[in-house]
This record gives sequence, structure tokens and C-alpha cells, in this order.
Amino acid sequence: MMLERINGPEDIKKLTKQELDILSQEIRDFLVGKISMTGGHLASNLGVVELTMAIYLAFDLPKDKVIWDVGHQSYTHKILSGRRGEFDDLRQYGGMSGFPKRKESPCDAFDTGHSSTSISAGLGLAQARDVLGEDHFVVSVIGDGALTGGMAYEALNNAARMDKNFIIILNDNNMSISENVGGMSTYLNSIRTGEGYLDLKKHVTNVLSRIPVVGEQIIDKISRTKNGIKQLLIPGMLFENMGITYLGPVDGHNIKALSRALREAKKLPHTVLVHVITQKGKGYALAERNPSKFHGVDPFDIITGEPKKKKNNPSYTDVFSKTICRLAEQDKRIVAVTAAMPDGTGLKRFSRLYPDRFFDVGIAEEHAVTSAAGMAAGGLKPVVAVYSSFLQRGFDQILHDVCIQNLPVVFAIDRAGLVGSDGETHQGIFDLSYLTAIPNMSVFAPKNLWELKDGMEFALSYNGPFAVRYPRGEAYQGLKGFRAPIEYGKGEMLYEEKDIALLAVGSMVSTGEHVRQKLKAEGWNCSLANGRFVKPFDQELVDRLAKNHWLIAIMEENVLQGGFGPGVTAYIHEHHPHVKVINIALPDAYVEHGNVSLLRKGLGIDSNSIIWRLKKEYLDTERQNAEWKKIKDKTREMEKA
Ligand SMILES: Cc1ncc(C[n+]2csc(CCOP(=O)(O)OP(=O)(O)O)c2C)c(N)n1
Ligand SMILES: CC(=O)[C@@H](O)[C@H](O)COP(=O)(O)O
Ligand SMILES: [Mg+2]
Repeated sequence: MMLERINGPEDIKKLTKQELDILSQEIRDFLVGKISMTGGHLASNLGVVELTMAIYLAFDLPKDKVIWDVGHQSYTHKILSGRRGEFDDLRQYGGMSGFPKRKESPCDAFDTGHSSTSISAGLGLAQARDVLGEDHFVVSVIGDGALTGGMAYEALNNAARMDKNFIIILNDNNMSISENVGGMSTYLNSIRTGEGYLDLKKHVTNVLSRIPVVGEQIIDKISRTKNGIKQLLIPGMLFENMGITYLGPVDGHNIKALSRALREAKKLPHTVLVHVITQKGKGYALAERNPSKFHGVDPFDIITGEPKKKKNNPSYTDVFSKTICRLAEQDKRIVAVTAAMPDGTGLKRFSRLYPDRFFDVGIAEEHAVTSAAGMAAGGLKPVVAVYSSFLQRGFDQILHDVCIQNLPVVFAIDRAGLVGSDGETHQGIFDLSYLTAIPNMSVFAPKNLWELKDGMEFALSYNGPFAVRYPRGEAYQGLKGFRAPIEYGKGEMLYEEKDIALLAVGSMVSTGEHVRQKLKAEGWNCSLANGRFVKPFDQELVDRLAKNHWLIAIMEENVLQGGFGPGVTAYIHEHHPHVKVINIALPDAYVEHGNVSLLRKGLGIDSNSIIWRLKKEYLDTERQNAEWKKIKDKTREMEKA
């Protein structure tokens, strides 16, 4: 086994050409085998096996710095840097991350997860190197999908000014998660297929041949230079014209060709872009045929490619997907916008039914938001379907372009709350904080499948910015009987008793239901209210809870800072100072990868932890009351004496 000889970044350099070929096959088998058991990003990783090997052959890690854009394709890099043994726990709680992490290895030069950051980060590392007088290479590896993101262009614009070596490798597999979109994609495609080059070559040859006497001689001379006309008529002129040397296109599965290109790139005293053509899913036929399906996978059967665990119940994404299609049927002004996530957000169905009203803008959340604002200003009803963590990118656009003008843009925010195995960069635990901070924004969090439907319908009837946030995974089908019509800014009382009240939003309503059931079984009184609206929250509902309960527990799957809890708590302190409040929310911290129920337990937002906190609060209060009674009795005695 070649793989067994790879235990650190230098080991690959000891292999012969034949051994390298064997190694690439072993890596592919290893990746398919391991990912079929743990789940993870498969197709992108299979596509960059040779590219990663060539990088390790050409550079000295960790001295040289390699930045992987998004980082979902960094598995071969993890293997070659000596982490092969950690793949059994890939993306599991306490195990190895699916993304580069500086804390995991010195070979991980920069943490990634969100798209299009690698050129900025690489440029920064190169600038740090130059200011500090260090001597090493910096390489940013960016995909064609990631190259649709605005940050990549901001960075290219600056990289063009670089007067020391900085290498960008463009890994072009002609795919984002779904088909790649936009003008840059078309441009890369023309280079890939050679059409632009061949047309231009034909055109120039024709022009030259029309020049009397010398024309033919010039053609002859050019053709006899090393690479003929191609040397002069360089593909990638767009980059060249910016001041970035373009090398390529290079076959990304040919280690020799890649090594040659990287050797050339290392010699240049400025920014150079190496355009590498790869095939997403390479080596696993099912992934080659359907790279979107195998982009990110749950554990699957290698022979059939089907997930090991069948999903029977609809996810929130499915519910949103069907609901928006139904609503769009009734209202032709409804349009849908995605930033390169038609599959993940469920908009694929919409794109098939209403192709003229569907806009995939590429990995460009900022542009998605502002273009939706433009659509709303123009009389449409845009729905921006986006993951919670990716919408962080669009904060200023939501504030500046949507909310100041109070435009009716609906944000369908998927993956809100803990997402699990993608970890820190992808947890959707900040949206309540960043959205509720913005004036004019309304924020709604459905408790179950039916409330998402009703909430979407309400959102599209509302004349202003409106966010509906729902979690990853299966839609909750409990509490079916509670379906009071949605009223703006109003929550709903689900069970009204006395003593302890749980006021929960979104996914925490089902947790609240479990907590209540368990407490009831032990003889406690407990009410449960569904906040529904995080902003504006229902003050009357809070007043009603404050009347009959000595303790209110506010529950949300979001960080506490700026979330649902602090506003409600401040209101209770001001208007009902005798009522105790506890906040069940996430801490001021980034949450690592792992199974969601384990994470919830670790973070104290699962039902057992909540019950423990409630009981502790009860005991503390009893103890305080007893202390208080003692003090009062003593004071009375002293007064008598
Ligand atoms: C800001 C942001 N938006 C969306 C995503 C989701 N996402 C992850 S990978 C990916 C496609 C990347 O395509 P490309 O860079 O070409 O890499 P490939 O998967 O083709 O190797 C997308 C849209 C993300 N990671 N970050
Ligand atoms: C790398 C990346 O950002 C996406 O592929 C993401 O992992 C998708 O997450 P879901 O599996 O929740 O759709
Ligand atoms: Mg790609």
C-alpha cells in the first residue's frame, strides 16, 4: 500500500512516477470507502486528487502556505499531510473537521468553509510574508464556482498589483454544487473547450495570410516558435489584461503536466493564475455522472450510491419548496433567488416550474439580496432562499438595500440553528441576532411543518422585509392540532397552567413540549407558549405568562447575544420585576462539528439539560426564599426587642 508510506507532507516526494499513479488510485478508493461510512464532501474531493498531489510535490508544506477555497475539497490534503488515520471520525463530534483548520494541523494555513475567501486570504499571507521578509510560497486554490463570488474579484483586483510571487490555482470542473452560472463560467468554458482560442487562431491566421508577401512568412515564423500561435494568443486574456499571468489550461489529472505548470508559476515575480481542468467525481462512476448528488453525501452504499438511511418524512426544505411553488402559481409576481444553492434550498422544483422567475446568481449572497431589493422596488415579490450562515454575507445589503427602503423581500432562511457536521463555519446560530438588530425587519420562526407553510403564506402577503427561519432536516410534525391563524407579531399559547412557563421559538418549541411532558410526569405545573414572531415579539403573550408564573424560561436555537431572549428578558424585568427569567440559548462561542443531538446536549439546550436548569432554579429560589424568611424573622425579633 502506497498510502501507508504517507505519514507527513514530505513522504509523497519519495515515490516514483508509477508509485504516484498507484497512490492516486488508493486515495480515491480510500475516500469513497471512508465517506461512504461517515458522509462528507465526495465529488469535489475525488476531482482534486492529482492536483493536490502535484501541489505537495511542488511545494514544501507547512513552510509554503496553501489555502483551499471553501475547504470542502481538502481531504486529499489531509491525507498527504498525515491525517489519514483520522478519517473514521471525519465530521463526527470530537473528530476531524471536514474543512481546513489551523488548530488541526500546521499544514492548514487558513480556515475556510464559506466560499470565495481564498484569494484575499492568500494575498494577505503573501503580504505578511513580504513585510516580514520571509521566503515561502503562497498558493490559493479556488474552484470555478467559488470564482462567482464577489470577494474573489475584489481580491483579484488587488492581487494584480502584487510584485512578488503569489499563485492562484483555478480548479475548473465546470460545476458549482449544481451547474455553474454566469459570464465567468461561460468565459472559462470557452477556454476549456478551446473555442475562443481556435476561433481567434483562425481569425488571426486569416488576417495575416491576407498581408501580401510577409503575411505567410509571419505565420510560418509564429508556427515554428515553441508552442506556435498559442504563445501569442493566450487563453485567459481576461486575467492577463488585468496584470495576472495566466498559465493553462492544464489537465488536472496529469501530475506531470501539473508539476510543469507549477514549476513555471513559481518562477514569476508577481501574481500568476494556473487554470487547471478537472472532473468533479473523477474515478467513481456514479459521482462522475451526477456530481451534484455526490457533492455532499450522507453515508451511502458504494454499489448503488443510495443513502444508507432512507428519509421518509419531509424536511423543512421540502415543505418550503412545495409551498413556494404553490404560492407562485397563484401570484405571478413571486420570484425566487438563490446564491448557488438551488438543490440545498429546495428551489430546484421552482426553477423547473417557473424558469423565467428563477434567478441563480452564483455564490453571491450580497448580490442576491440587493438584486432582490431591486426586484421588489420594481414591483415583484422576491423570495431569497438562503442558508442562515451564508446570509451573514448579506448583512449590509439587508440593512442598506432592503430594510431602509422597507421593501417586501422575503428571506427563506434554511439551516437556521445547529447544522451538525459542517461545524463552526456553517452553524446557523447568529441570524436571530443579526436580523433583529435591523429596523423594519420582521422575523418569524415556525414550530412545525404546518406553521412553515402558513408563515410563508403570511410572509408573502406582508408589505415589508420578512424573514422566515427554519432548521436543517426533518420538519417537526408534532403539535399538529395547534394551528391558530398567523397574526402579525402574535405568538400562541399552547398549554396554559401556572408556576413555570416555557416561551420557545422555532425548533425549541418541540423541545419545550418534551420538557413540559417530562415535568408534568413528575407532578410539576408547566405552561408552553410558542413565540412565533421573534421580531416583533408578542408583549401581550409575555404579560399573560408573567401573571401566573414565577419563572419564565425563554428558549431559542441561536446565540443568546442579541437573540430572542435578551429583548424579552429586558421587557419582563421592566414590566414584571417579580418574575424570574432564565435564557436557554447558545453561548457566545463557535460551535464545532458533530451530530446535532450531541451538540445540543453539550450546549445545554436538550430537554434533559433544560429540566436540570429549571429544577436548579427552583431549588435556588426555595433556598433564597428560606434565607429571606430567616432574615425577615430575625429583623422582626430585633424590632420587638
Ligand atoms: C458563502 C457561501 N455560499 C455558499 C456556499 C455553499 N457551497 C459550498 S461549495 C459550493 C460550490 C463550490 O463550487 P466550486 O468552487 O467550483 O468547487 P467544486 O465543488 O466544484 O469543487 C457552494 C455553493 C458556501 N460554502 N459559502
Ligand atoms: C461546503 C458547503 O458549504 C456545502 O456543500 C454545505 O456543506 C452544504 O450543506 P447541506 O448538507 O446542509 O446542504
Ligand atoms: Mg467547481
